[in-house]
Amino acid sequence: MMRTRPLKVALLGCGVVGSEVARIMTTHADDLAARIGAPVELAGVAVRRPDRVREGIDPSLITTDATALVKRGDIDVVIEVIGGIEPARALITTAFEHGASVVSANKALLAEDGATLYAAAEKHGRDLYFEAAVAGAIPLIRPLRESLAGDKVNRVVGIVNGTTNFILDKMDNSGAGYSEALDEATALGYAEADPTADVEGFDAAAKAAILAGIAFHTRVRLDDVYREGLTEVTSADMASARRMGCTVKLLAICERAADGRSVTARVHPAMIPLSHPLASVREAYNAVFVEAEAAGQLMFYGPGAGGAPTASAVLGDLVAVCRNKLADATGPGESAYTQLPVSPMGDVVTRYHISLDVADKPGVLAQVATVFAEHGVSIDTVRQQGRPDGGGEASLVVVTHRALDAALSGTVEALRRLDTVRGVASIMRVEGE
Ligand SMILES: NC(=O)C1=CN([C@@H]2O[C@H](COP(=O)(O)OP(=O)(O)OC[C@H]3O[C@@H](n4cnc5c(N)ncnc54)[C@H](O)[C@@H]3O)[C@@H](O)[C@H]2O)C=CC1
Ligand SMILES: N[C@@H](CC=O)C(=O)O
Ligand code: NA
Repeated sequence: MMRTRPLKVALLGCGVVGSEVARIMTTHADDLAARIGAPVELAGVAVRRPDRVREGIDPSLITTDATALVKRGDIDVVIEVIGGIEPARALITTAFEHGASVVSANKALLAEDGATLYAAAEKHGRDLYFEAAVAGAIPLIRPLRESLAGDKVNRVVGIVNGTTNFILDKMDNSGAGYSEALDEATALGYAEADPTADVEGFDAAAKAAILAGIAFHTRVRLDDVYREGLTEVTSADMASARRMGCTVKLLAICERAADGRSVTARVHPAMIPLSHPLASVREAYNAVFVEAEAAGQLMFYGPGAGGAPTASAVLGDLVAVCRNKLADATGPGESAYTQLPVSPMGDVVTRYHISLDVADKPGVLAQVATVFAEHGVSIDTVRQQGRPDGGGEASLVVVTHRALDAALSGTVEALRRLDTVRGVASIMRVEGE
């Protein structure tokens, strides 16, 4: 039976995501009420710029005092789509203290200090839901926290940042320049308020921390995640990838160690074969593979960024927490019981593509091969190419078999010390083979 008294929702932030949340709450009000079993009412919208015209939002709901809004006491659910660490963290914990459940899209905060948020939710018997925080519209958090709760996840790998995928796709397929592609991603509402978070890999690393924590039932923070962005990826790297039958993607990879005693989480550009399903993920789409012991391999794919797709995930969470509230129940909280440590990047085993500028003279190839062998890194292929401009130099592209990241770093350091190696033009990991 439908409850007539509405559940009250406070919206914090009315930017790209918040404005879409407000729009869908209004246009789908009847369906949401039917699915929840009670009407949901937008009871206040906290913004920073109150003078801005916000179509479809009653101006009397607008406030610049987010703290007063979450302290009102009559709010059932707070939706936090401001982003950043503070004041978002203080607003969320205050919301719990005043009896509200929280839906958030804030991966930066969850990866920085999820433990504080989970603890506050548990202390006050409220829900913390954040489907929108990882891979936008794609249902991924709920499948990991609920559907796969009876299985053992060993690996999560995928593309989790829409902006960087959009940039790489444009550079690779339409020849667009880096800045032009980033500007377009920003205009489309994919990029973070500070797009450095996207291009330097912080956003994907935050998502990797959240995914690894949930998948392996341990606590993983942003600082635990090895991170490289795509600012160092050159058009020469992309061309080299093409020659190998590969493309370049920014991947997030979370793995349980073979002995099960630790985990790793990393974000970096990688070459993947064009035949790999992740290679065909275009524009701002995301795709994530989850490998679980009993389920096998699952693939999640869809829009990973943008106002409406992200709002879809927020509203799904809103329905869930409202249903919980009416049932006087709460959904899953933090599950970190395994307390598995996060191993450093040096422990990761993968393949590498290394591009060297070397002296074009006899014996150089043998010298380089010896350095690889001395560090226990086995070479798969080598391609040497004289420079068209001559000058006694050549490019040497080495692709390795699987090797320890620490051994590869040692190899590169030793190569840099060789007189015949003029420079290390690029090092990129090769995944998905
Ligand atoms: N845009 C996207 O595709 C996605 C965004 N997210 C996350 O959603 C959150 C919001 O992102 P966007 O809407 O894209 O950002 P945005 O920058 O468009 O919107 C944030 C809004 O919050 C307002 N704001 C900042 N401080 C405030 C305060 N103290 N009180 C009231 N309002 C305040 C800003 O003026 C701005 O309008 C972030 O955590 C972001 O990481 C998550 C998934 C996808
Ligand atoms: N900036 C993010 C937005 C969604 O999380 C991205 O580009 O993926
Ligand atoms: Na999601």
